[in-house]
Amino acid sequence: MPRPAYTGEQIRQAEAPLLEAGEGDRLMRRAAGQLAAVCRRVLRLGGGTVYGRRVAVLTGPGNNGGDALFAAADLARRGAAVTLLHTLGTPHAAGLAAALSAGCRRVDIAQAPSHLGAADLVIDGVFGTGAKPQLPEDLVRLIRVWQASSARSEGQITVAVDVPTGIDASTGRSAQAAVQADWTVTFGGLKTGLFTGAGARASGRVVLAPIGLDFSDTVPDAWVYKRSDLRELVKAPTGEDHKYTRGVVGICAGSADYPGAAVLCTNAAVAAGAGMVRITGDERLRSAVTSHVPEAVAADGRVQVWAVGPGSPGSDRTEAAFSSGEPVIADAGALDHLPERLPAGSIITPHAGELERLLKARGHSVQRSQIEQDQLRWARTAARELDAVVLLKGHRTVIAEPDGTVHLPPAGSANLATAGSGDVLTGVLAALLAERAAAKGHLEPGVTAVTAAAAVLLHGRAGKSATHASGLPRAVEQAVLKARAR
Ligand SMILES: NC(=O)C1=CN([C@@H]2O[C@H](COP(=O)(O)OP(=O)(O)OC[C@H]3O[C@@H](n4cnc5c(N)ncnc54)[C@H](OP(=O)(O)O)[C@@H]3O)[C@@H](O)[C@H]2O)[C@@H](O)CC1
Ligand SMILES: Nc1ncnc2c1ncn2[C@@H]1O[C@H](COP(=O)(O)OP(=O)(O)O)[C@@H](O)[C@H]1O
Ligand SMILES: [K+]
Repeated sequence: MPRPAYTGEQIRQAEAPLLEAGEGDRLMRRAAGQLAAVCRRVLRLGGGTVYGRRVAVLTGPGNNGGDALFAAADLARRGAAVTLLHTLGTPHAAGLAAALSAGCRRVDIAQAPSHLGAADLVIDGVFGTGAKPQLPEDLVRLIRVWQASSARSEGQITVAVDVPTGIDASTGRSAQAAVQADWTVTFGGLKTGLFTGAGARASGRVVLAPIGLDFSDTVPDAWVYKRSDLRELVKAPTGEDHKYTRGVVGICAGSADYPGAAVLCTNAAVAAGAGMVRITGDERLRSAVTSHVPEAVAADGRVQVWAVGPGSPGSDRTEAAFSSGEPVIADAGALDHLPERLPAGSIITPHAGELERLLKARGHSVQRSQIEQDQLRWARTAARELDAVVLLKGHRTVIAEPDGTVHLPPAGSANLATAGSGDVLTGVLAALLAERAAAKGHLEPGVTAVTAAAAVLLHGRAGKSATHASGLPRAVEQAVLKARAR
């Protein structure tokens, strides 16, 4: 199931009672012990050893550096050749003493580039949750020179302590430069910023190291998904089911300029397992769709979720869907015709360019590039203002609820960067959402958002086995069957 993630501030609040109780040292030892264990594992990958390996440890002035220094001591005691590179301020005193007495060698920071280049393993302990946004210039230069260097030892691995330096733990934003880690060992709870924006690119594989923090009274800031979550998120029909209990989708898509959008969207809803898919539109459009998707129904009747807008500029049919009272998935053309209030359980699915237009129409001065750089902020802004779930599409897709909770599926296959693949996502989402609506009778934003994450996971997986949008529905069907079989 999805895992909760927290802001840096929430993590610090969860730490506070333990620090007040004098547990700070014990917490750091636990954190460092688990960090060292991951470093040892990483060094042993492919039959390697810890003994004799070159480890460079970058430290800053806070507890993040303390964690790194205690882990450095562990590695040195096991025979690694550990170099300490302190970047700024005063290093953590007890951590430094432990590292030096274990045999680590401190060298001047001016020599950092050659040590960083030659290391088998670099531990990034410069800043963690205490980071301020603007990095010192020397540090920016050092990170850039090291990470761009062609002299880096082959197979070098970087392990970030808690958060890669240069990444904001809460937002995933990076100011001028960020350490690009292969692994991030993060303490106490996952941080939202490791799974979105620059943070998702910089964190590599994230390992959660528990240190006994209590989040029972904390509402998670985000939910993080992994591919295997599909097993729990995709429901298999039971013997009791019939087509109406499995959800009826209504589709209002396609136009003379984009006739294929209606076919893609309908095909995808069918492939994702909708009980029935009704299509609307003029005679020509309907016969074009039914000739490609024979199970689509052109007759009017009850619909549990509407999918509106793919390849369609908005029409009376769009308005009828919005005023039906049933949840609506508003995509593409429908985004320019949103009503004052969307029906409960509805969701909008813009890409960054569409969200820019939508936000500008509501008085925000924001550019597409800003939205791409800070998906969380702008998806949340739109969800709050529209009081609806927002699915902001991209290489990584962000889903925001009106209360600010975000859902973060992993990146889908880049094969999806092709015209029409968004139309497929709308169809998949409509099928999954209609299934939930049929089962529950109504949709809360939380249910809509989790279902949207499931649709993104299915779509992302389908992208692996299709090169173009009309190949996606078949791949969606395969992914659904695989998830149901487990
Ligand atoms: N608390 C706990 O219980 C546990 C915490 N743990 C670990 O502690 C980490 C948090 O430690 P932390 O609070 O000391 O913050 P950290 O990230 O090391 O940096 C703070 C220092 O850096 C400085 N500084 C920051 N940004 C800067 C910038 N841009 N440019 C220049 N300076 C900058 C900042 O300066 P100041 O703001 O004071 O001016 C301050 O001196 C956490 O990520 C985890 O690894 C674990 O051991 C488990 C137990
Ligand atoms: N580089 C990429 N990596 C992963 N997914 C991508 C990438 N580019 C686009 N996508 C996904 O493909 C879909 C494209 O949707 P959209 O932009 O609406 O296209 P269209 O309108 O042509 O159907 C979205 O689901 C988006 O998340
Ligand atoms: K760090």
